[in-house]
Amino acid sequence: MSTACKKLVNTVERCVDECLEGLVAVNPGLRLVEGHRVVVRADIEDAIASGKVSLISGGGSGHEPAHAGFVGKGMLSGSVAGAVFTSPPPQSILACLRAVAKKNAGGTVVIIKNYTGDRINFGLAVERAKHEGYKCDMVVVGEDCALKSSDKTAGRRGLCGTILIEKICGALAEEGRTLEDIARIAKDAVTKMGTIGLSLSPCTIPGAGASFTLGADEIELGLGIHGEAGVKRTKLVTANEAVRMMIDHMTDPNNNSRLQVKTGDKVACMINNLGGTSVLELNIIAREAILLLGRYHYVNLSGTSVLELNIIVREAILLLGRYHYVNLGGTSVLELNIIAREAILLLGRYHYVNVGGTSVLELNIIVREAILLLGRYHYVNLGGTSVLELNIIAREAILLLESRGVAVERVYCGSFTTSLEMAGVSITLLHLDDTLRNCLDAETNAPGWVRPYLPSGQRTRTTPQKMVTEDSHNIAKQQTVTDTVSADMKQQLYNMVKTAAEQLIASEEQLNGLDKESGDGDCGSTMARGAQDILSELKSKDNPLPVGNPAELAKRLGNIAEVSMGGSSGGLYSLFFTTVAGELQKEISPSAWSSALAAGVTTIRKYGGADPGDRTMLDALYPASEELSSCLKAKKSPIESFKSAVQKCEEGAKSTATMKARAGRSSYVSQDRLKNPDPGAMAVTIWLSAVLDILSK
Ligand SMILES: Nc1ncnc2c1ncn2[C@@H]1O[C@H](COP(=O)(O)OP(=O)(O)O)[C@@H](O)[C@H]1O
Ligand SMILES: O=C[C@H](O)COP(=O)(O)O
Ligand SMILES: [Mg+2]
Ligand SMILES: [Mn+2]
Repeated sequence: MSTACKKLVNTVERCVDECLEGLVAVNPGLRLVEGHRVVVRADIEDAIASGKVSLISGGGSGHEPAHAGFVGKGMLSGSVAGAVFTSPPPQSILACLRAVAKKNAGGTVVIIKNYTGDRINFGLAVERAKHEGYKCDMVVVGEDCALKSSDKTAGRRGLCGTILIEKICGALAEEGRTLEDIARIAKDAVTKMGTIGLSLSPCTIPGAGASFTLGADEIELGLGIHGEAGVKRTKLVTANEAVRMMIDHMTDPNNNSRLQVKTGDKVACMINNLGGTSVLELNIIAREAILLLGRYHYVNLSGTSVLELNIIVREAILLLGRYHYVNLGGTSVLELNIIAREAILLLGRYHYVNVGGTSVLELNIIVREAILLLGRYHYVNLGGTSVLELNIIAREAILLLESRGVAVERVYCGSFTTSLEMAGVSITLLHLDDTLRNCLDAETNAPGWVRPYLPSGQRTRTTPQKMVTEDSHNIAKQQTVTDTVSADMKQQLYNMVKTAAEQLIASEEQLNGLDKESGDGDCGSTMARGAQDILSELKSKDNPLPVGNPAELAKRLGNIAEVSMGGSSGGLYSLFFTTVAGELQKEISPSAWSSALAAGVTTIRKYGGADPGDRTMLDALYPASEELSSCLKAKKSPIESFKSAVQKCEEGAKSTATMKARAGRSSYVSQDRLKNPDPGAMAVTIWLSAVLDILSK
């Protein structure tokens, strides 16, 4: 493991699997579906039998506790995880849908964040599920307030607000509401929500370096949760100024993705740790946000200076914060405002005349209570170690202790005593007897106590069980495929597939580097993952890729893209090869290859919504396809035509360096920061040139 990426994992390939195994080991209310990165409620059979609507969510990993950590009664029925920052493959999403739905009458709501990869992969799975007779609807969350301009982009990104939607849908499902009701309320809630991020440091994908660099005294506003660039960099400011910057940006009338907030509005405010913020800072940010938002509620009382007013407002809000929560909405705005006024007057009077009726001691206690009370509802409590690593450590500790014959009866995993944002862990062991065990199991309201999720009535941790479903064993069916091409061409196709895959594997770092600038840094790994599987299936003894039958070959390549890649590339290549396969069934001739390529390009445009010129892989594929077709029409030789097409492909890919991005992740990055070509377009030149190399031999 490179030192550029200092993390507590075993291997990059297995880190997500081991994280999920750790999560399930610590939480007996969860089950892993064997063969997939799918987590479901342990009591899923009962939940299905109840006929209530089931809920699933998912996406790339690296956002823990999202989403597997929100599986449980009252929230999700199941979750699907992809590789880090990479949307999961449709096959796993389908496995999750089948595991939580079993065609129950209620149906399933699928909640996703608005990313191209997730839209395509979850979209494909939902379409398949509908064909199979499942009832489902998809809620796409896009609530990012970062982007000010109205230029064409991939749409607002889904961020932490997704967890609020999961909670809302979970409560509605538990109440027995219908799929239609839940989807409608959730879609409406998405429009009433906004999120803005602020970062002090980059994140690091396991196995790769930092996603971007930020000066020691710099902060970045409006970044994404995959290390995507934000909208503005500034010098480090105070917590107070930072919160003002965030909320001002979020509510700015000139911001096209703003959330309007006005006096009298009631809001829930979620302060989310992006992973390495200390709890000390988190509480300060919570306080600042409450104070700032509270200002919207109160008007100046004549004769009071702004300074005094701010002090009073702060005290009143802290005090009232408690009433808000105790009253739980039963108090009208009118009454609340009267109470606010009374409290301000009361507190203000003490301040001005210095009577000291409320002691500093009491005030501090109230402040503390208010923060604790608010904190309990709002915080995602993380430390400087990612939750991904924490779960892996939990799994390792359990495995090791159990291998030594120690019964691990209770496991707690979370942030309990931090060292600010230090990346690191400690392990504590306590010998248990009945008294101590009962004490640990006793209920507490303390916000810091992270309790494993146990289904009602269950008191003990059981060895994690994996659930085997019919989707657990996805063995490609062996078929006898008849060759439709000559032995020479068969050998040539074998060489093409092999060289293209090898070249993609060799370019992993280069493509990841390009994707760090314009996206989330995983394009090379996603392509390499697919290429590895292509190589192993090419050389497989039992069921090798049918290189003698181009249509069947394209079908299998599409299947590999679907099963093992994930991300936008996985979904788009799977659609591409599936279309190509259909076209190649008709005939095998230079013009048939050319029409197949053109049809594949059309499918990418149809499902991805991008056009040539939008700075995507299409800017390499489309000119290549056009050139191939026009050269063949002009009666150039197939080899010359292909050479010319590859040249156009390379020129097209290079030209993306100066293009404005209007699709995919790069559409969020400001143009002055996009200096290199698009990774997806470069990937196309790599495999297409490899094909040309073999063809020219
Ligand atoms: N809507 C789209 N249509 C065509 N290609 C797209 C689209 N969105 C993204 N891409 C391509 O996908 C590449 C990124 O691939 P990948 O890293 O797998 O995606 P992500 O991590 O954003 O899911 C981009 O460089 C771009 O070429
Ligand atoms: O975490 C990542 C998202 O869930 C999916 O992103 P993607 O478009 O990169 O696959
Ligand atoms: Mg990705
Ligand atoms: Mn990417």
